[in-house]
Amino acid sequence: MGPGKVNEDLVAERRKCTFDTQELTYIIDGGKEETQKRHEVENIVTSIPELQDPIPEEYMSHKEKYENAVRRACYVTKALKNFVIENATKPGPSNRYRSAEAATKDVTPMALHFSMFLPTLLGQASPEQQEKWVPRAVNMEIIGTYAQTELGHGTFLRGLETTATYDPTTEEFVLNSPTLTAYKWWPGGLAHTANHCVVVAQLHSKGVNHGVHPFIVQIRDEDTHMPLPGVKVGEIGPKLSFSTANNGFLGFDNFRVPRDAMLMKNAQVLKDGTYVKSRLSKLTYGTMVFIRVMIVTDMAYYLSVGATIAIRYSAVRHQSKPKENEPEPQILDYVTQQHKLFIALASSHAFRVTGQWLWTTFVKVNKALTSGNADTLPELHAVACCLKAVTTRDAASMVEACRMSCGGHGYMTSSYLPILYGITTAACTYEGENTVLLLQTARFLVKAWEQAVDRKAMTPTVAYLVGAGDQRGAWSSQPSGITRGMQQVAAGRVRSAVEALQKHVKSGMAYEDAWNAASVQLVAASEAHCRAVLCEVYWTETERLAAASSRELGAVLKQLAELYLVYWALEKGGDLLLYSNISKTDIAYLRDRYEELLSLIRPNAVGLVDAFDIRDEILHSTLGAYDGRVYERLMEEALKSPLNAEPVNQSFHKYLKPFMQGKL
Ligand SMILES: CCCCCCCCCCCCCCCCCCCCCC(=O)SCCNC(=O)CCNC(=O)[C@H](O)C(C)(C)COP(=O)(O)OP(=O)(O)OC[C@H]1O[C@@H](n2cnc3c(N)ncnc32)[C@H](O)[C@@H]1OP(=O)(O)O
Ligand SMILES: Cc1cc2nc3c(=O)[nH]c(=O)nc-3n(C[C@H](O)[C@H](O)[C@H](O)COP(=O)(O)OP(=O)(O)OC[C@H]3O[C@@H](n4cnc5c(N)ncnc54)[C@H](O)[C@@H]3O)c2cc1C
Repeated sequence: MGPGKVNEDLVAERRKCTFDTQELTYIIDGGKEETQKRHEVENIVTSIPELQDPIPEEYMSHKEKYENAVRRACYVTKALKNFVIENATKPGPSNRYRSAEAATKDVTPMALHFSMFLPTLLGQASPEQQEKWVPRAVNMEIIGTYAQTELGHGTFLRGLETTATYDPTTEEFVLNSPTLTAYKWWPGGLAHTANHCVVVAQLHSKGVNHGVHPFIVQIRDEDTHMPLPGVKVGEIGPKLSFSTANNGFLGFDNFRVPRDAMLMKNAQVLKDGTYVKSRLSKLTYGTMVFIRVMIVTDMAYYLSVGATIAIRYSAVRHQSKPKENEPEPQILDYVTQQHKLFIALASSHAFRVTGQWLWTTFVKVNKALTSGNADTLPELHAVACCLKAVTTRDAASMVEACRMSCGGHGYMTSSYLPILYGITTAACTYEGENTVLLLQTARFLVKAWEQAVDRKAMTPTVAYLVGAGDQRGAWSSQPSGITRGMQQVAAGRVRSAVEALQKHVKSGMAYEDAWNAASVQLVAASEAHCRAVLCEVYWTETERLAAASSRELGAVLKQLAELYLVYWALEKGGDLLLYSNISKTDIAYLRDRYEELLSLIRPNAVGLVDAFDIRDEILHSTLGAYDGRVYERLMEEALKSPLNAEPVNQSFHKYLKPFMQGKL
């Protein structure tokens, strides 16, 4: 669509904004220089002429969508080669990559190459193996994926059935899929894109099963791309979303790979088949911890997309006439609409800030691991698990709220919100199903509670548990008071879950059965712990950011963070009444304050989403474009429907007419 006049409601909204949106953009990107680099990437991506689609992706067949996505991915990756080479071996949260990734509407078939294949090589391969594989992967001479999940097992990794049996006579591993349920199932890009993959398999040597280990395996000929003999590979079919991610299946029929296919940074198999144990078995799960950490920032990004679309649309859309003599208000003026949307806005900031904090923690723990100290790994695993689970669940439900808040038009694919929902809800399952991950955190919390009761020294994220059961502190509705209250709720929930567990054990149940019986409470305890972490990290970091910002922006940042705290305090009002000293009067105060915060944020709502600085080409939305020409875009997209190419469809003559005339 050519340039047009900006919708006048949006012009007025932008005039109302009380702070400099660019100042906030720099904060979101992590500094002015990062914003500039992101713009460079976006300028490159959006000026690739080959990215014009022949017809809108939605009207393509499943096969055409894939072929189109490969075409786009190749041109984008080629254009960004310098950035890829510069940054591929320096993983970390960055908006630059998000922007490039967003050049495809749905998930690119190369996502797993960058997000898991390369990080696994960097984290699990020995220095010699890295020398062999990393340059080829970075230069994209080979394309890889991460093949762990099987048809029969995704969660229970110890239950995986693919075997890698060492044969010392040829110094090879024999990969085999002994059953149908042993087939790898789900890996992105596996079906027709990747020619290599990391395969996670049960390692057998000298007749002993040493558990699951990663292997780098070539599955297709590098020239013809034909599957190698002994490899059965294909696509798993259409899904709720991820329609262009090319998720695949993979089976092995006694397929041989050299000994050095096993990624040997941690455990090794020597030439004679001797198994050398890793100093810490859970290091094999390292890539998953890394991705869970990254997902928190991904969710911040997806929420910024959802909020941008829904808030701009709500500023443009007018509906109903509460006062007969006045014009129809913008739907953004309805407080219920603000209630649906401003929490998505605030959560995007909360997740970005917490994602950065988690990344810093991850880097520290990995540094310690390199020097042989694994003491902080359990805490990292626990906090990464619950943050992955809670941020993905919140992002999915808030993106869905954004979609619903756009009424009928939010249901249109051209709004982008249905695709965005498909992408965010997938994150509730991939990289560890959310309930399962919350139960992992619960394991840690149960132990932490026992230590807290003994008043032993506690690691930072659970330090609040010490003495938590003894006395309820005075309630304060100030942000730091709410944070303390959320910690009291978490401590109360952990205590109740531990008591339930102990009660079941005392009644004679096996520990595993008692765990299952108490698991609803254990999951609730994990969630409460996670909310306490989110509230504390977000508020503490906001105070720092606000102090370093202009007065105008500082005030807005604090309003958003306070809105987040008050929202969750009200959501968890029942728990606060149970576990803290909050009173009915305090709850009434919080309700008033919440409404006040909504009205304080209202004039800056459009400015706040403008500050996310998401270009129209990346937003892919008829409802959320910068100029707000919503109706023109909706009609223009509708007219692209192939059904509109002819006034009468052939089905009329074939079926409708004979049917209506009783001649069918
Ligand atoms: C165009 C190009 C442009 C260029 C730019 C392009 C850029 C591209 C950028 C990217 C774009 C993105 C777009 C979207 C892409 C979507 C990607 C989708 C990816 C999705 C991938 C996946 O989906 S991939 C599979 C993940 N699949 C799991 O996630 C399995 C979960 N399942 C488990 O993870 C375990 O199975 C489970 C449950 C822990 C039990 O494991 P288990 O049975 O062995 O362990 P137990 O429960 O017995 O626990 C024994 C003790 O180990 C402790 N422990 C357990 N794990 C630990 C750990 N990791 N670290 C430390 N400790 C750990 C535990 O806490 C216990 O500790 P304790 O004993 O002290 O209590
Ligand atoms: C879009 C998408 C992309 C993916 N990409 C990849 C990829 O690239 N590579 C890859 O290897 N995998 C990939 N996966 C697979 C993904 O990692 C698994 O689906 C995920 O780990 C969940 O495992 P599952 O499917 O076996 O679920 P299940 O474990 O079967 O879960 C089903 C239900 O059982 C419950 N449950 C299971 N175990 C327990 C327990 N111990 N306690 C309580 N409840 C339990 C769960 O909570 C859930 O409600 C992808 C999945 C999706 C959806």
